[in-house]
Amino acid sequence: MINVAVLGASGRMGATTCRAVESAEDMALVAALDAGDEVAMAVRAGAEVMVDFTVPSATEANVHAAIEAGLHCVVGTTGWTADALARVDEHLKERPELGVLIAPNFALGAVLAMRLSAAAARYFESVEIVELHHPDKVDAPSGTARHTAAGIAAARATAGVAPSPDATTEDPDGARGAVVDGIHVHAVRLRGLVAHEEIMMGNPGEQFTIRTDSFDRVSFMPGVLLGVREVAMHPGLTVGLDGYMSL
Ligand SMILES: NC(=O)C1=CN([C@@H]2O[C@H](COP(=O)(O)OP(=O)(O)OC[C@H]3O[C@@H](n4cnc5c(N)ncnc54)[C@H](O)[C@@H]3O)[C@@H](O)[C@H]2O)C=CC1
Ligand SMILES: O=C(O)C1=N[C@H](C(=O)O)C[C@H](O)C1
Repeated sequence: MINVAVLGASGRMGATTCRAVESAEDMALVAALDAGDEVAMAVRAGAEVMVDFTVPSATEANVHAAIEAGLHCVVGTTGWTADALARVDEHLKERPELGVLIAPNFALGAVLAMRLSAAAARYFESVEIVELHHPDKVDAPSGTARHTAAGIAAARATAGVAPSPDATTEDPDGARGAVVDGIHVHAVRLRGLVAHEEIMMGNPGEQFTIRTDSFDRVSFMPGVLLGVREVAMHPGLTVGLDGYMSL
């Protein structure tokens, strides 16, 4: 049995994760914690793995507290910067036996979309990303879109591909969206949506679109449970669930 603590347990993802852990035959939910609770409570409850679905402003401190307390971490919360990841990497040198998985998206389709778009991006002149979410989401662009853009940009740089052509010189209202690692990212917030992403690529006379849709938060659960099962076997920091998959 793997003893699991969930941080952010009263939230949309945390509550869904608690139900998934309780339904898993090889896991026990020993602590369901939220704002105001301390990571020490998870340790006292006998947790081995902490799952964090909280808020971008809290997640880094939660992970450092978990490392300090000797817990493996599976983190779905977004908002991670390169500097914040580097600090976790550094902290883990003090506890080399611990694993930390930080994944912007646990849905299989989203993981595949990120990998496939990075593989395809060098073959297309233009690439843009549209991410679409429920209007209660606090961050924009989404963590998934940021990670997708970073993967595409790295692949294009390695292949020596020129930036996407864009003759826009007049855009006083920001209609061309955010620019993440040189890739334009457009964020839609609409009641009724859950989590969706479209990666659009274009060449003269053709278009290639990769789309992933999470219609329900249960779509993230197989990935979260995979993370919980595997994290102790992957010491150090892993960014992205694909690090635990054979792709
Ligand atoms: N990696 C993935 O597959 C997915 C990631 N997410 C991300 O997960 C995060 C949470 O999303 P939702 O559940 O929709 O948000 P939510 O707002 O429904 O839940 C967040 C919960 O965290 C709690 N919280 C805030 N500060 C805390 C602290 N310091 N300690 C403990 N709990 C604290 C809040 O009280 C709330 O219950 C977001 O960053 C979102 O982008 C969401 C869906 C999938
Ligand atoms: O807040 C959400 O809902 C989601 N957040 C993650 C993100 O920012 O990419 C993952 C998924 O898109 C749902």
